[in-house]
Amino acid sequence: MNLRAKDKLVVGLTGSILSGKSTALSYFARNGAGVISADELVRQLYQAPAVQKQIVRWFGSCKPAEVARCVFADESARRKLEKYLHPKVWALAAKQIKQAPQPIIVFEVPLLFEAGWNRKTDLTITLLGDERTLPARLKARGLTLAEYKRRVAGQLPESEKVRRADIVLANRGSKTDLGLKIKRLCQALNTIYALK
Ligand SMILES: CC(C)(COP(=O)(O)OP(=O)(O)OC[C@H]1O[C@@H](n2cnc3c(N)ncnc32)[C@H](O)[C@@H]1O)[C@@H](O)C(=O)NCCC(=O)NCCS
Ligand SMILES: Nc1ncnc2c1ncn2[C@@H]1O[C@H](COP(=O)(O)OP(=O)(O)OP(=O)(O)O)[C@@H](O)[C@H]1O
Repeated sequence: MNLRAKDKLVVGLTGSILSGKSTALSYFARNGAGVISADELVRQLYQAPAVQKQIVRWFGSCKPAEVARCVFADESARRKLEKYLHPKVWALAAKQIKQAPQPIIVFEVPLLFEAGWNRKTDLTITLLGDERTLPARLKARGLTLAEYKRRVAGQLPESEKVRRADIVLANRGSKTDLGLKIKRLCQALNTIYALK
């Protein structure tokens, strides 16, 4: 990690499923950061006819729920989809990072370490969700515990995401608590990195 003054700081934000990454991302935006979501870029790619054609050829459908059923039950299918989509996601993200006018850019990626994109960022953050409220969050998202476990099995264990991160943010209080932590973190990053 390079702690010299910079014009732009690229932060990789990760965490387990439903840990609160999108919520955290919106708080970074509120504090003036440029924000990019890999899940959102994946959703945009699913709108492209060429991508739809390839995904339908492989999985018979390009509806996310149906693709999810195929890829989280079959590791080689998941890896094939990732190998196809990840370079496209990175190409879109790299363009947005380059064009972003903000001094801090936060890139939210569920598979930040798995994809090796931590090496393309200046600083990594792992967000820790609250296991006590996980059942309610799963219900709200329409995911069963079995589906959740299959997705998590496709990711690094949370302990490893914690070990590899520069910063670990616990999201175990209220949303207001998380918002305050992120406000202070943005202030600290601006000072530490002497961002313009
Ligand atoms: C599997 C798909 C169809 C599921 O779509 P769906 O709308 O249900 O979920 P969404 O995209 O919003 O992702 C929700 C969460 O699922 C988990 N997840 C998504 N893809 C993966 C994956 N390849 N491996 C493990 N977990 C994953 C993440 O925690 C993510 O935050 C979609 O996520 C997909 O195409 N994934 C492959 C691309 C990928 O690796 N995306 C992750 C970001 S680069
Ligand atoms: N501190 C909190 N207190 C209460 N609810 C929260 C908190 N943080 C997040 N949530 C809620 O938990 C749910 C999941 O949060 P969010 O969508 O931000 O997670 P995520 O990690 O981006 O999810 P995914 O893995 O599906 O991409 C949302 O309904 C959100 O409003």
